[in-house]
Amino acid sequence: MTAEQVEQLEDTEKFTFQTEISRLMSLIINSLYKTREIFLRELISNASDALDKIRFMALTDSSALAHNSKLSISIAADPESKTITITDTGIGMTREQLKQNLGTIAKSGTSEFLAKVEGSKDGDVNQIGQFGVGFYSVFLVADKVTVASKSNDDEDQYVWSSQAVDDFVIAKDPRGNTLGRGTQITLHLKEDAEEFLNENALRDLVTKYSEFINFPIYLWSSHEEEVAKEATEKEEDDEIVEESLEEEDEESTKKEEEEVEKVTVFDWERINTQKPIWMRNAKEVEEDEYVEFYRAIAKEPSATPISWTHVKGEGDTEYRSIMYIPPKVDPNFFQNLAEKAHNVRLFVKRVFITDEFELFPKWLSFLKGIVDADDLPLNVSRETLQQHRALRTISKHLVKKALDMFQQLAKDNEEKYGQFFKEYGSALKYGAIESNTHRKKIAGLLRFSSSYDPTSPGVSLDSYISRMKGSQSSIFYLSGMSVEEIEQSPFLERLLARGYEVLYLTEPIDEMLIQNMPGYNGKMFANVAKGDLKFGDEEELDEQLDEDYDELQAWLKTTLADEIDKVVLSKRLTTSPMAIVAADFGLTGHMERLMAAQGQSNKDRDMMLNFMKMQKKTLEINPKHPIIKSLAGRSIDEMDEDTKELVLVLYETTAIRSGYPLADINAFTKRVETIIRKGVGASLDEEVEVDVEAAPEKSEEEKKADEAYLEKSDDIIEDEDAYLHDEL
Ligand SMILES: Nc1ncnc2c1ncn2[C@@H]1O[C@H](COP(=O)(O)OP(=O)(O)OP(=O)(O)O)[C@@H](O)[C@H]1O
Repeated sequence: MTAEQVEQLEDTEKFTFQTEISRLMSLIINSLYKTREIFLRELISNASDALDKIRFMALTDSSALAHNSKLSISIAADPESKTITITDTGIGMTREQLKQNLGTIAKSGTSEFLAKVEGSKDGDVNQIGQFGVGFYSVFLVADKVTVASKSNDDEDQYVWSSQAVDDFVIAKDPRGNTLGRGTQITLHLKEDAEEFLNENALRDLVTKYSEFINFPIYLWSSHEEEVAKEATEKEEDDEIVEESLEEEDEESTKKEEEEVEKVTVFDWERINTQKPIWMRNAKEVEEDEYVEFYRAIAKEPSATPISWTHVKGEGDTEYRSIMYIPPKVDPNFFQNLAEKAHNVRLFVKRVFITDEFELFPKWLSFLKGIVDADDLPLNVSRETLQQHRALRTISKHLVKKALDMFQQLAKDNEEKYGQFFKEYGSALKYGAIESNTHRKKIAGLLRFSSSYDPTSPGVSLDSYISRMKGSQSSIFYLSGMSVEEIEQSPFLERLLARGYEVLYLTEPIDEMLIQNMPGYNGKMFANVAKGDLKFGDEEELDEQLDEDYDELQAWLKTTLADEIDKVVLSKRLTTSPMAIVAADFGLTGHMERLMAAQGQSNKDRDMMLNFMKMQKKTLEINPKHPIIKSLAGRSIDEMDEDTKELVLVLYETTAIRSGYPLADINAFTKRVETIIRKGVGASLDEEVEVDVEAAPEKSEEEKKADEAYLEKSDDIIEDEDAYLHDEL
């Protein structure tokens, strides 16, 4: 039926497309996107989803298949009417569902998809399926589309039709219930899309898009058959034979040939015959096939997964699974952790059950793939599924398999592993925090930047340990906002000068990671910005030196009493005069900044934070630095107000370099200004002469113009109020 015919029907009702859908349709209709064939992929995928739904329903409701027990998809092209028709015996749609699903309720992905396509140069429509608006891709090739559908929940079959971007119509199908159950979509092809009527081209496309569909797909196709000639033609032949009896011998073979003729016969041809890829032996599946399968299930048509694992679980629980590492982490991975991921499809004995379940712990929920379990009952309800013993066993097994896959990747292909870690490193760290069972294995998979190789985050804890110095018992690390910032830190000076390696932790999650993972393979982590740093081969500071600095240490302690509670001679510094070190239970400068950036207040956290902030810091001074030497050379009497001011400035700049926010920026800038005044010989107490003209008052005209404007905007606000009331 065409849209015009549907429009003429008596009970036809017209609806306007939801605005965003209308925009989407005009965008698709006018798109210059070349790979228009994807409409077929979307329609086959929708048909397969509809079949999955009715098959799932039939597991618990035996009457679900009463009107049509066949579960299949059939596709036919008709060159005469220039149409392609796709029919499925799936769940179908009621009149209301036709109205809502195909036009009035925009999916949440619609605007996202619009923005993506409108914003890109070539308007890549290919990803349409990811946004839940795949149906509308029909408008790439068709200008009129009719959908007939029959659901078990509606007595009648209805027909939906549209030939414009603004509206569509729905009517009771005058042909009656021709489908039994399911949906039939007829595309009236645009003139420039008639290439899709070509049978061979269509067969190639259907083959391409039906490979991973678990229902039979049939194509209405022609083949040549030899049949006996029609009676009339045969009689004529007989006459000829009679007339030329003498030629009988030589003609006899020809006669036999002529009695049959080749005719074109149409029939349904089954296109997809392969068993599901996960049921095949992994050795027999080609790499390309795995990639294509990923593209089909993830609806990412041109993506290539980083790696995959094909598992056959035997023994207690029999199942098959293929799990993929997607090429890119979902940018909202951490924000969406509270929600179900929908990344894994669960089948029970080849029947699709659901993708709304949790197979993996949150930190692994980025994996995409399928599981087909033999030991779950087919009629398992979605509610009890999660608690099922077999599913829990599969889940445990697959977590191990996933970790094996990561380990193998790290071993076989460093570059790919780097790509994987860049995308999923934070997720793994989260795993090391969350999972007591797998912490050690995950820790082995982590990679960091370090002073050994600051440019790439490729240092594993094992490789760090292999480079540790004699008697070094700790894994040294320092956190900061970036490698560049960390590299400037005074805390590194002595360690690096002595050849120790320091891990550079730049991600916010790193601090939490170390708190939850105090050591690795018997080596503890040591924050080089905190506490009393132990190298393992302590250089004893000479006692005399200690005595020489006693007085200065005491004076500094009193002068800076609000900030610090200890002054020690540093083992960390070589070139800087001093550094501020957090107490073991205190906050490093980096942590203070991180906590401040977290915003949202939380009572328990705030109490803990305050406790940590209140832990006073230690000031380390470098006995070899000229400034410290000179200060130590003075007697207490020589420590006048000027010296105190200078030491305060020195302390404040040290705080900045040690990563702490300044407590009083104004006081700091004032001190610096005083030093500069002294340096350039300016008076210390001369104030700046303020000599400026006051801004002019408003003229009478300007006042009037402003009043007029204000009155006008009051009217607008009143109008809007009235409008809002109307709306309500
Ligand atoms: N053949 C069909 N049988 C039953 N319902 C269908 C069929 N095709 C589409 N629908 C309904 O129309 C809705 C919209 O389809 P559309 O293709 O735009 O989005 P989707 O199927 O949800 O997502 P995707 O774009 O990923 O396929 C579907 O969610 C489904 O409810």
